[in-house]
Amino acid sequence: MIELQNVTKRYGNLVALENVSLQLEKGKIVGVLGANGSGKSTLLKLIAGLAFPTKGKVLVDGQEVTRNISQKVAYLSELDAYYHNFTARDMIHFYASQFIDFNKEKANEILDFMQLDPNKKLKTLSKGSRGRVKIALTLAREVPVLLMDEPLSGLDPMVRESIVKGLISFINLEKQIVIITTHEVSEIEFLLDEVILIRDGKVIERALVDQLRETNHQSVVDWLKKMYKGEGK
Ligand SMILES: Nc1ncnc2c1ncn2[C@@H]1O[C@H](COP(=O)(O)OP(=O)(O)OP(=O)(O)O)[C@@H](O)[C@H]1O
Repeated sequence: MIELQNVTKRYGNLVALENVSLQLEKGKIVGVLGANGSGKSTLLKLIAGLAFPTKGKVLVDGQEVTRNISQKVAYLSELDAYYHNFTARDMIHFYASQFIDFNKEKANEILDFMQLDPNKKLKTLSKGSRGRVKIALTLAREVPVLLMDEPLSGLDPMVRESIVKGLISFINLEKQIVIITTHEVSEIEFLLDEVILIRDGKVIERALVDQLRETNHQSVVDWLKKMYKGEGK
């Protein structure tokens, strides 16, 4: 359902992604891992139609990605870029006005689960609470593709744990694929079906998490450490 065909993305002279080919099917939670600047956010932006390949093609459900892909793709930005005088309730109304797939009841349910007061202005919330509002707004979109760029950044470990546990109940894996970039691998790994490792703009490895556990008896964190040490497969 998501396909990258020989995709290269340059920003001026800088090559952010180089000749990446990938196919990802729905029904999975996929973790995109890699060091700072390796190209993870760029990959998500290309799928979200927020950036376009310099070379190659990105397809969602067989259609080449354009800006209109936002009808099929929900994207949680790593930036904290909401209108700070809005409350979470205002944001829910705004999202509902922008996206026909937005489920207001679900958004309220998630805010409730996250113990957030929908009537507080975003500027009065802590960074962690604003992060949770972002997660709620993204998960409340009933679209086939959910992209979450560093959803746990800025959240303290206790909050992260409860959110990660709750995430799964708000995702419909019969209809959706979720792609998450994160540096918080150990906290999120039990959620993940598959991991993709990016280094210097290239996909250098891909693995099914169950297979790592069952066949290789290793966690994603162990696997990552090996990859970083250059021990390969
Ligand atoms: N709009 C842009 N203009 C110029 N360079 C950019 C732009 N966006 C990203 N880059 C560069 O492209 C490279 C890949 O960036 P990207 O944000 O995709 O990495 P990342 O793996 O998500 O990093 P991080 O883990 O720090 O968020 C980096 O060198 C970054 O500086």
